[in-house]
Amino acid sequence: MSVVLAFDQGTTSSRAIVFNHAGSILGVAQREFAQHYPASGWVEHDANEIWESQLAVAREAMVTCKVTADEVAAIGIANQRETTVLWDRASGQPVHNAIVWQDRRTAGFCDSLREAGHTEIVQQKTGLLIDSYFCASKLRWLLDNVPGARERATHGELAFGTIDSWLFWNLTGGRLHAIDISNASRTMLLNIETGDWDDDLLDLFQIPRSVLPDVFPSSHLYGETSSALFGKPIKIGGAAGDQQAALFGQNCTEVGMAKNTYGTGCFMLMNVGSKPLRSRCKLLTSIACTTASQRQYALEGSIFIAGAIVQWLRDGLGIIDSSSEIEPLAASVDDSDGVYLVPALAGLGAPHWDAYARGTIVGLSRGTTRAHIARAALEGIAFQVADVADAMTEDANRPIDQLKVDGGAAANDLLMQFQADILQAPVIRPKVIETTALGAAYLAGLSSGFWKSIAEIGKVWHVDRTFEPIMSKDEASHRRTRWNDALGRAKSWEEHS
Ligand SMILES: Nc1ncnc2c1ncn2[C@@H]1O[C@H](COP(=O)(O)OP(=O)(O)O)[C@@H](O)[C@H]1O
Ligand SMILES: O=P(O)(O)OC[C@H](O)CO
Repeated sequence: MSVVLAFDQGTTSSRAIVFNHAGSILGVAQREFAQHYPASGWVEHDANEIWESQLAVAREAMVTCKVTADEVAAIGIANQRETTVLWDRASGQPVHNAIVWQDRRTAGFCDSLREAGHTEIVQQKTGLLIDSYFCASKLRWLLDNVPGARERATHGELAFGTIDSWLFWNLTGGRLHAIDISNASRTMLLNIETGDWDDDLLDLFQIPRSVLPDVFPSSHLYGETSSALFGKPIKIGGAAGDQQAALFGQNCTEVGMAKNTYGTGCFMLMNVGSKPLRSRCKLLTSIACTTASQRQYALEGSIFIAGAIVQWLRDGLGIIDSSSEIEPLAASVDDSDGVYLVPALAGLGAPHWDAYARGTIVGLSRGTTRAHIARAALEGIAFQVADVADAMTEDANRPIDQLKVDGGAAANDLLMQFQADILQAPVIRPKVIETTALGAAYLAGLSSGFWKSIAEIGKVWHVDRTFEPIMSKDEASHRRTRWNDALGRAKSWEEHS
C-alpha cells in the first residue's frame, strides 16, 4: 500500500490526513492549539506549539492507519496563510510568537501607507490591498520591536517564513529555508508577475533580503524529512496556502471555476487563468497552486468571520454547546423573523474592507428567540459570501453559475441551502469536504509520481450533494436589501466610539 500524507496546518488546529490513491481518507488526527490575545486586536501563536502539534498529528495519523514511513509516497502541506514567523537560524528558535493573519496591530501603519499614496503600486505589484492582514507589515513590526532583531537580521542571523517555511525548516532539521509561491504571494513582498521578491516593496517595508526564503513552485520535491522524525526520511512533495490548496483540491483548474471554504473565515477563490486579473472591486489577486511548468492566478474574496460566529454563539453567548447544534436550533424556526446578524467581530474583509465595522444584531423584537439569532448568524455568513460573489462576477465578467463548497461549516445543510437561495445558483458539496488537505495531497502526489497528471486526479473528486435554489428571485433580492441595511448599521462602528 502506498499513501500520501497531507498536513492541514490551520488557524485553530493542526490536522494530518492520510489519503490513498483513490483520494479516500484512511486516517485523520487533529489537535487544537492555544490562541494568544496579548492586546486588543492582537492574535499570536506559539510557533513551537504549531510544529509540535503538527508533528504529533502526523505520527498519530500514520499509527491510526498502520502506515510506515516507507509507505508514504510524499508529504504535502496546506497551511494558514500570512501568519508570520521570524526565527534564529543558529538555534532554530522563534524570536517572538508568530503574528497571526487576523492580527491588526499594524493597521495604523497600513493606514499611513495608504494615505501616502502607495495603494496603486502595491496592488499593481502584489495583487493585494494594503492591509495589516498580510506579512509585510507584521515582519516589519517584528524587526522593529524585538530587541536587536533588525541588527541580527542585517547580519543574516534571522530567517522569516510563513507556516509552510516554518514546517519545512523543522521537517528538515534546519536544512531548508524555502517558501511555496502561493504562500509567497500573500506576503506583500512578492511581485506576482515575476514570481520573485521585489526590491521596491522590500524598501517600502524596510525588509532586508537576508531574512527571505527561496521561492519554489507549490508542487515540487522540496527535500526529505530528517530520518529521526518518522523512522526513515519521507519526501516533502509540495505546499500551498490552505485556500489555494482547497481551490486545487476542488479541481478548479480551469478559468472561471470557483470554490468557497467555510472555516473560521470564508474564502472564495476563482481560477482566472495564466495572467493576473487586477480587481476593480476590492478583491485580491494571488498565485494559485503551481507546478514547475504551469502558473495560474486566483481572484479571492476573504471574509474574516464565518464559522467563528458559530463558535461565538457557543463560547461567547452559550446558546449552543457544540457547533453542530446550530443547525437543528436554526431549523426549529421557519426564518429569522426579521433578525439580521452582521458577523463583523473583527471588522469586515472583502469586498467592504472596513476595519472599524463591528458585529451587529438588528431587528430584535419581543418574539425573538435564540433560534432566530442562530438562524440569522448562519444567514449572515451566506450574505457575506453573496457580496463577495457579486464583486467576483463583476471583476471576472462572468457569473458564478455554480459554487463548490468545503470546510467545516459546509457540513451544515441549512446554511448550504440558504447559500444556494441567496446566490440563486447551485451549491455543490463534494464527498471529501477536507479539500484543503486533499489539495495538499494532490501537490505532493503529482511531484512524487503517486498521481501522474491533473487529469488523473480529476477522477478522484466526487459530488456528495448539490443544493439547488428554491427561494424565489424576488424574495432573495428583498432579503439582500435588508442585509445591506443591516450592513450599514455595522460599518464604521468603532470609528464613532
Ligand atoms: N455544523 C456546523 N455548522 C456551522 N458551523 C460549523 C459546523 N461545524 C463546524 N462549524 C464551524 O466551522 C469551523 C471549523 O471549520 P474548519 O474547516 O475546521 O476551520 P479552520 O480550518 O478555519 O480551523 C468552526 O468555526 C466551527 O464553528
Ligand atoms: O486556517 P484557516 O482555514 O482559517 O485559513 C486561514 C487563511 O489562510 C487566512 O488567509
